This record gives sequence, structure tokens and C-alpha cells, in this order.
Amino acid sequence: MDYFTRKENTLFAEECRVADLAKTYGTPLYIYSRATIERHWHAFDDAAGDQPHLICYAVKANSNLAILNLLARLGSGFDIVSKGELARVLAAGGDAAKVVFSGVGKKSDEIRYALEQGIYCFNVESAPELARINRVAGELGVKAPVSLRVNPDVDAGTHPYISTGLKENKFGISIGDAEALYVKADQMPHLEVKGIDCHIGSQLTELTPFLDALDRVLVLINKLAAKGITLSHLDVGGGLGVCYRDETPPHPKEYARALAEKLAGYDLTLLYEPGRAIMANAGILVTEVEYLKTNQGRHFAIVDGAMNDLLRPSLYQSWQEIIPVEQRRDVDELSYDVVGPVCETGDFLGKGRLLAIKAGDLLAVRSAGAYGFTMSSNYNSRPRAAEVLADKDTCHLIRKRESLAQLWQGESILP
Ligand SMILES: Cc1ncc(COP(=O)(O)O)c(C=O)c1O
Ligand SMILES: N[C@@H](CCCC[NH3+])C(=O)O
Repeated sequence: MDYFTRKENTLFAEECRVADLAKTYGTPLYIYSRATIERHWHAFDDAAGDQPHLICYAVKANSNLAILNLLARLGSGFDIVSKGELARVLAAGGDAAKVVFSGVGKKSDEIRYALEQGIYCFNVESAPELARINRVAGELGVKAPVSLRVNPDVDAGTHPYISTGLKENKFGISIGDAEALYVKADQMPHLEVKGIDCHIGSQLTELTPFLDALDRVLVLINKLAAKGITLSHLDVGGGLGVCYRDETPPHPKEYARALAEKLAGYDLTLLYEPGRAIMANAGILVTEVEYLKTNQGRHFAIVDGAMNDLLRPSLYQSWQEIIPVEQRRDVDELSYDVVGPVCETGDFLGKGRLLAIKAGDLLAVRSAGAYGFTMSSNYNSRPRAAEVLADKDTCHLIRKRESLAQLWQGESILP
């Protein structure tokens, strides 16, 4: 079921008319659907079934407080990669005891903060990080719960910028080194070895890489068990892909079933860290066409949304569907490059899109709920977009559009 549908030629977000929202809140505007977010979260939770599990939503995908709060209300845990993300989770009413802390560069003060808040586990990405966590926990007089994020050297088959499980990637601990490091961790006085973690990349559309990685992880789990190191959880990371165009990623149910087959006989709590699969198709970015122009036969739709609002097309040349909010039949379709006002040639939201549009029309960029707003910036001194959440026939402003004064907040002029 799609909660962004067209009725009588005009696009709706749940039961809210997108054109009305654009008028009320201005453009560019992120619009999310509550029902979609909740359905996607439940898809993971239901898929895991009776198996002990925790869904730790990857905050980096979309960290708006209202969204974190919705997920916290469902009982979600969270995967964080910074002190700021943990602070957001707590501000949104999330439970620290359901938080896993990933990331290759955890600073001492971030580790201290996470320990003080009582997080569930650190996903440790290197030997020096392990030593640092042990030291900080010692200073606080506590034992830090840890799991090692192993890098299995498996090709996730995704864009090179979002592949994380190859030996040339900066992420995780080489699986060949992990056994020895577990033995060390087990002997460190201020650590409690809890689990193992493996996240090989994002936007995976096949199960095979996940399962190949799991095979390697299970070999390690068995070796550790033989050494008397028993793990209580397995964190399979995030990475399940979504349909942007014509991809056919596995459903969480299919994924969970395949994992369950491999995990029969193991007594492990399963952690998932989905981000994109929950949020991408729960959001759109609405933008207004400012000008249409033709340069040497090439048609451009210049819109008020740009790479600073939605970076994915520029950064990964990723394709996201662009549709008119209101369809018109009084002009012919042309192939447009949909570009923003930012002074970069790489500033585009889509290229070669067949659209029947006039200046002043609204366009919706679909699948923009994940890695949209969170990757936005103020480049070209552009205030960041407003965000709203549609909930049936009501729409809530969940982030005001930035003001000009906010752009230079904290800056000062020499006396
Ligand atoms: C450690 C970790 N967990 C979870 C995620 C979420 O990934 P996705 O949004 O593909 O589900 C990421 C991002 O790729 C990540 O780096
Ligand atoms: N930002 C990326 C995904 C990165 C995942 C973070 N580990 C995207 O938009 O596709």
C-alpha cells in the first residue's frame, strides 16, 4: 500500500493534499507518512517473530525527533554513530538500554556519555577503540558492553560509496583478526563481551551477500564458543534495500526466514539496524519549478530544491522518481534535467525526466525519507527545508524551515 497516491490528478500524503501543504509550509518541503513508517517498522518486528530480537533503527537515515519518538513509542531500539544521535534519541523519549553505538571514530567523551546513559552495546570497530572503551569504563568504574563489528570481506554488490564490508573499506575489524581480539577483550577488566556485529553495506537488493557474511560470522562464533567465549547476540546490521526505480529487494520476512534457517540451534538474540528500509519510501521532497529554460537544445527545469536539500543524486548519481504534484495536459512532455539553484554543475535532482510542466508547478521527488534531510547542508547559505509528518488527514510541522538568522548563529565578527 502506497500512502503517497494521486486522487483526481493531485498528489496526497496519506489524506493530506500535497499542494496544500506546500502552500502552508513553503518549498522545498519534506513530507513523511506516519502510517508508512509504522508499517515498515512492524514489517521487521513481525518478520523476526518469536525469535528474541531488537530492531535498532539507524538514526542516521532520518533523525527528526518526531520520527524517533514515533519509533520509540513502537518499542524500537536505535543504532547511533555519535553523541549527537544518542542525545536526539534520548530527547525523543528513546530508551538508552536499547541503543547500539556503531562508528569507526568514537571519541572518549562520546564513549563516556554513552556509558553514563547506559546503552545496550558498543559495536567496536578497531583494537585501539576497544582499549579506549576499556579505559573510559575503568574511569567510570563500570563494565562496558561490547560486541566487535567484523568486516567479513564480502561484496555487498551496491554502490562503492555505500559498501562497507570489503577489506578495503574502513569499517569493522578484519574477520581474520577478530578471534584474537575477542580473546583480548574477554580478558580486559572493564569490558563485558556481549555479541558480534556485521554490517556490509546499504541498499542491498539480494540476500546472498548477507548470507555469505553470516556464514563467515558463524564460523567465528563457533570458534569463540570452543574457546569458552559465548556471545548472547548477533547484530546483522542494516542494509536491506528499497525500490527506488525497479529494484526488487527481498521483503524483511524473506530475509528473516533465511537468517532463521542458518541460525537454527544457536541461542542468540538477533539485532537489526534498518534505516533506509524504514524511511526511504516514507518520505517525499516537494519542490517548486522556478524557471524552465533551454540551452542548446537541452531542457532544464530549475527548481527551488537543490543538492544541499537532497544530496543523493549528486553524490551517488542515484535515481529517485520525480513526479508532478498536479498533472496537467495543456503542455507537451519534454525531457528535463531537474536542477537546483546551487552553483555546482553537479547540482541536480534528476536528469532526462519526461515531464509536462510549467514554471510555478510543484514536483515531488519520491523515496526521499532516508538520507535526505539528514544529509542536507547550508551550502550557498540556503536555509534547510521544513519537515512535516502526515498522519491521516492531519499534518504536523516537525521541523520549521531554518531562518536566515540561524544561518550565522554562533558566528561572530572581529571586534
Ligand atoms: C553500522 C550501520 N548500521 C546500519 C546502517 C543502516 O543502513 P541502511 O539504511 O542501509 O539500512 C548503516 C548505514 O549503512 C550503518 O553504517
Ligand atoms: N547515505 C547513503 C547511505 C549511507 C549509509 C550509511 N552507512 C545513501 O543515501 O544511500
